[in-house]
Amino acid sequence: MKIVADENMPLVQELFGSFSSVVSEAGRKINRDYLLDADVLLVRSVTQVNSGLLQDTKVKFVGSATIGTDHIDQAYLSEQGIKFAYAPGCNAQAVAEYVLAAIGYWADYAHKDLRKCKVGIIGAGNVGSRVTQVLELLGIEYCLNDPPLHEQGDSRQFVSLQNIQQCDVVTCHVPLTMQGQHATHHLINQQFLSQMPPGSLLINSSRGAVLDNTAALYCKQAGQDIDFVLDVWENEPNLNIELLNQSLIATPHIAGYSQEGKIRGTYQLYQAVCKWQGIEQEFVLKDLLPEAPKWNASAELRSDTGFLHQNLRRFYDIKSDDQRMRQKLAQVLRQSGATISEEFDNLRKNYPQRLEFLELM
Ligand SMILES: NC(=O)c1ccc[n+]([C@@H]2O[C@H](COP(=O)([O-])OP(=O)(O)OC[C@H]3O[C@@H](n4cnc5c(N)ncnc54)[C@H](O)[C@@H]3O)[C@@H](O)[C@H]2O)c1
Ligand SMILES: O=C(O)[C@H](O)[C@H](O)COP(=O)(O)O
Repeated sequence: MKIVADENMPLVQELFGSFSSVVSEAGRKINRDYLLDADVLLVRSVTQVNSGLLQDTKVKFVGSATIGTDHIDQAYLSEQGIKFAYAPGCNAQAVAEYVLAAIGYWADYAHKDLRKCKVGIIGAGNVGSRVTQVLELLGIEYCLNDPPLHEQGDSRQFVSLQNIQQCDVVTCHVPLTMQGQHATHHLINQQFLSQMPPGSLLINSSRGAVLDNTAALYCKQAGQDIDFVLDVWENEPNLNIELLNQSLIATPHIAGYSQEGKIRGTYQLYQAVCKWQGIEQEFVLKDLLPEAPKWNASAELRSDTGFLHQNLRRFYDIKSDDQRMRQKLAQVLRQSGATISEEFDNLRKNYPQRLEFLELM
């Protein structure tokens, strides 16, 4: 069997090497020529998987080691009888910890008492639910918006988008969808932003186009008092530098980039390929995950969320991710050579090791 895999997936050789030959390549460079004699394609989110990529290749299995699947033409795969697997929930914990770090930084910067703040969560799936666990741990109030889950009979209490607009912090955890009653493309638009209260915070770590980036920039340029924490950008990797300059925190799509999250992503595909091929699994997930010290956040912080950012920096300093991105992209703008897009990808490829630090149930 021949597997072609994105080079940013850890442990591919270790997990798949005993029953397959593995060729790794940069996700954006994987093209049809690489796949002509490949049986399996393993991608992350930067490879668009569609008929243009797969037509007349041997590929019979596509796996994406990610939560988001908007880069995959699943209708085409199913039409062609190509098996598809992805990695739901693999990096949900990392994103929840990113959101916590963002809120902690903002509270410190804008002098907010988090015990008096309410967080509005849009999308209550794997990531949104993990965010609720983190907020409960710290005793921070929140509300949820998720019309699809509400319609499916989820028993949690949901509120309208208008209610979410009124929160001190809004954080988005929806997939990017272009069609249907609950399409999320530009779900956060000019109208939504204009209703947010002064001094509020909007976090987008879902997909860039869930937030209308032009509207966000307009609202900052018009002097509206909203802070933005942006991990994902419209037209990634070619993001709008003016919007970056107007953001409180800007990061290069790394909210889910914990070591554990990436390893779980590869492992979930290993399980799926083994099942598809009837191969007995040789590896157990817990033997592959790093041992990381956990933070007893509940005891340390529940009583005083004012020090959240200062305490949390020991485990994850979101501002260092922001500074690295600003410095690298500023260098690109000063000198010719690499482009913004290339540097955005380099920041992601060379992202420093980050370990998960919260113990959640
Ligand atoms: N920045 C990152 O590194 C990173 C990491 C992981 C996931 N993500 C993104 O986050 C998204 C969410 O991840 P997840 O694991 O929670 O997915 P999930 O599928 O478990 O949950 C998504 C939830 O959004 C809800 N939803 C869909 N349309 C909605 C709408 N219009 N309004 C409100 N809710 C809506 C769904 O009903 C679902 O419950 C992913 O699709 C991915 O694009 C980004
Ligand atoms: O959907 C996901 O799981 C995340 O957005 C993931 O972190 C994307 O990472 P990438 O595929 O771009 O390496």
